[in-house]
Amino acid sequence: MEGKIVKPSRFKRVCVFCGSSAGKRNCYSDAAIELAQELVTKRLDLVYGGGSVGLMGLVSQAVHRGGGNVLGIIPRTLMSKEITGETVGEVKAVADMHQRKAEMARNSDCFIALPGGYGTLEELLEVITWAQLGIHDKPEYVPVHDGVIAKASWEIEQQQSPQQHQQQVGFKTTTLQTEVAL
Ligand SMILES: C/C(=C\CNc1ncnc2c1ncn2[C@@H]1O[C@H](COP(=O)(O)O)[C@@H](O)[C@H]1O)CO
Repeated sequence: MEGKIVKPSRFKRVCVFCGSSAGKRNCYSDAAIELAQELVTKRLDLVYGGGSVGLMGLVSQAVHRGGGNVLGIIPRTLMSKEITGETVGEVKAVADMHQRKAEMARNSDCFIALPGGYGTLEELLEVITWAQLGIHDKPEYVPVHDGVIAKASWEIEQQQSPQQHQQQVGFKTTTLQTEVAL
């Protein structure tokens, strides 16, 4: 937005996990676009799973359209499934899912999970458990959308997560712009 003072971010590269489909509710797509716009405004690079389908496609195309840098990391075997048509930005082909997640983590300063399916959940849980084990200390954010169960609820109910880690993970309850501490 012209004339608006943008607070510089402490991050440079943001890894976004999100669905390979658009999901059942329009608010998921809205959230993807909203996050993409925030990345562009704050001049943050997007690191994501490299697909052109679903929310992955929406967020990457919106960042690219806004002039932001996009790095997609995708296993060769998934390319025919998750890429339809043109890709945007740089696409890095890797050998398998493990390498994809490792590369996504290595190339990012923090993680954000948008709505998604089991794939998104798996990716998010992996980086959370890596943080718990001290493998990285990069923050994870889970913006809460209408109808999406917050990870916070699981942790609060189970009371199994170490206090220190609960503080490290950011739980966001309102809009991305006001709450995601990018
Ligand atoms: C590590 C392996 C299997 C564990 N499963 C996954 N790990 C990582 N990423 C995955 C897995 N399954 C799907 N994905 C990707 O998540 C993205 C979003 O999927 P969603 O289901 O639509 O949320 C998508 O790019 C999937 O490829 C194998 O050994």
